[in-house]
Amino acid sequence: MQHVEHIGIAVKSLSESNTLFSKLLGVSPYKQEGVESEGVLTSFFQTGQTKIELLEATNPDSPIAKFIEKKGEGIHHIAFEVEDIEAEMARLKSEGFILLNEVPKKGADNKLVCFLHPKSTNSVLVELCQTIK
Ligand SMILES: CC[C@H](C(=O)O)C(=O)SCCNC(=O)CCNC(=O)[C@H](O)C(C)(C)COP(=O)(O)OP(=O)(O)OC[C@H]1O[C@@H](n2cnc3c(N)ncnc32)[C@H](O)[C@@H]1OP(=O)(O)O
Ligand SMILES: [Co+2]
Repeated sequence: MQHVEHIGIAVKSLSESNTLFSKLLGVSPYKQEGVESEGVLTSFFQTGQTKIELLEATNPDSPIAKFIEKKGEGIHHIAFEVEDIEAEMARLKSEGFILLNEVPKKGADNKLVCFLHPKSTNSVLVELCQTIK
């Protein structure tokens, strides 16, 4: 694992939270991007090496919709940059972590991603990200 690539925050209204986090961080989001496969609309703020990713659900089946329904708005996941996502997935699986997808999938911000089940990570949803070169 390299650095924390981003912290994902589940929000009800991306536009309202964009305004709030722009004030909080003193920067505007550098991109807004939908990921249809995840049922999310995201916006990204650069904060040094790590980003803040705000996520709004675009349909009721979205993991973000379910999360907000159950837990309300707040920190949703921590994403780590990895050099070789397939090697890291194999290593983590051999260590007993539960992969939520067996094949890397296309994420936002030009990444291949994989998620680990929170029940194998002290109830923290972890995302692995590899930059698509
Ligand atoms: C990929 C695009 C973008 C990017 O960065 O590129 C994103 O980050 S998209 C982010 C949204 N997508 C995902 O989160 C995909 C992975 N998530 C899932 O597969 C599910 O959300 C899952 C399996 C984590 C939870 O599914 P579900 O809510 O249907 O199941 P449960 O409600 O039964 O939850 C099981 C258990 O996990 C706890 N839980 C759920 N979400 C979280 C969370 N974000 N952090 C910590 N714990 C979480 C939930 O409370 C249940 O625990 P229990 O003790 O059994 O109550
Ligand atoms: Co993410």
